[in-house]
Amino acid sequence: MAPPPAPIPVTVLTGFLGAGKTTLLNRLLRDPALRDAAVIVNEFGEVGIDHLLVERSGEGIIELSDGCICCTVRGELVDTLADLVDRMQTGRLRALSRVVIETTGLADPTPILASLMAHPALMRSFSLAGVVCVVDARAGLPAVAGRIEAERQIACADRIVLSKADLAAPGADLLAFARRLNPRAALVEAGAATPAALLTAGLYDPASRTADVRSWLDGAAAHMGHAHHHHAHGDTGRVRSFSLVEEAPVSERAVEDFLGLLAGTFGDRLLRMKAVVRTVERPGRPLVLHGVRRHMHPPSYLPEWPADFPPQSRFVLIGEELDEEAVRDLFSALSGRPRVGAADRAALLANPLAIPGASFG
Ligand SMILES: Nc1nc2c(ncn2[C@@H]2O[C@H](COP(=O)(O)OP(=O)(O)OP(=O)(O)O)[C@@H](O)[C@H]2O)c(=O)[nH]1
Repeated sequence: MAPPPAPIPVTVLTGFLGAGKTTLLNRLLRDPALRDAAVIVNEFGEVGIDHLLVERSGEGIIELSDGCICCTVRGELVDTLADLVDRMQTGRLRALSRVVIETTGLADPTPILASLMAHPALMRSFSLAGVVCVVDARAGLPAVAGRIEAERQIACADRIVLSKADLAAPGADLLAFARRLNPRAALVEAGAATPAALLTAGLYDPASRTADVRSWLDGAAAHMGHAHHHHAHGDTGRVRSFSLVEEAPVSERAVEDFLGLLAGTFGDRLLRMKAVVRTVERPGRPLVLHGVRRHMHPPSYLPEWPADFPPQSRFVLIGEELDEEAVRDLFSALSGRPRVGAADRAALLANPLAIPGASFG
């Protein structure tokens, strides 16, 4: 009999909302070292757009249903991994070299780690091979300090990747914060974040963690099977998410105005904005928008609408104390169809507080 196959390394990719997880993942997936990797993504928000943003077609991407990966989706994650083993054993799936799990920006990763480690059958086929945490250098300390999920993401990492250092040098306060939470993880700038630098952490060893991380892992293991967890996430507390869908094409100008007003009205209370837009100018290509707090990233068009994705605009917004009705009013005014009783486009744009949005150049 052939010896059992070596366990497949599983890497958990985490980091707060908009830090640059998917961007890093896309870059890693272009490396031949990850050709036979499977990717499991999970997103927060009612309308799934993440699978459109991960640049890999077909069976390599597995999208878990909506919800927070650390709670509602945890059973689904275990089932998904078990299913991968089953498909490999029956020859329906090529042998995988690695599995990468991208968590949502709002997930505490410790329950995920605990549930994998507590699953002996699964751990015969897979080995936990490290946690990579992306930290946004431009958003800096205010984006992560005092947020329990963000702090846990940093604390349990083997590698901390500093993203957006090309836009803003990481502040000394952010670096000191990361060091205090996690004295041992290597800090890597996004530009140097190759598979060799990130994926060679070796086995995830709880014993080598800080006392805090060990106690969270133990706490998470003790809570497994219970419906309720003591940490805050999702639509609990002040962070909530909602989405807007629009069938009719929207002009680039309206998009620009909308983003400017969003940033001007909500500022840093808008933690994350992600959208694909069907524009009047190029209806055949999805326009992708990203916002993180008050910053908008440059918009870009994808080559075409994927066959499995309806050609319509979808915005996902995640924020603190965001007024959903106010956002909908802004959007409908700018898309040229003001809702009854809402201000129209001219009135909104006369707002002296409005900040110019992302420009199409
Ligand atoms: N200039 C620059 N932009 C970056 C970098 N990393 C990510 N971005 C941009 O930041 C925005 C958000 O990046 P994503 O990779 O979608 O972030 P994410 O962590 O996957 O976001 P969520 O899954 O929604 O939490 C996008 O517009 C990226 O192009 C970087 O190192 N430099």
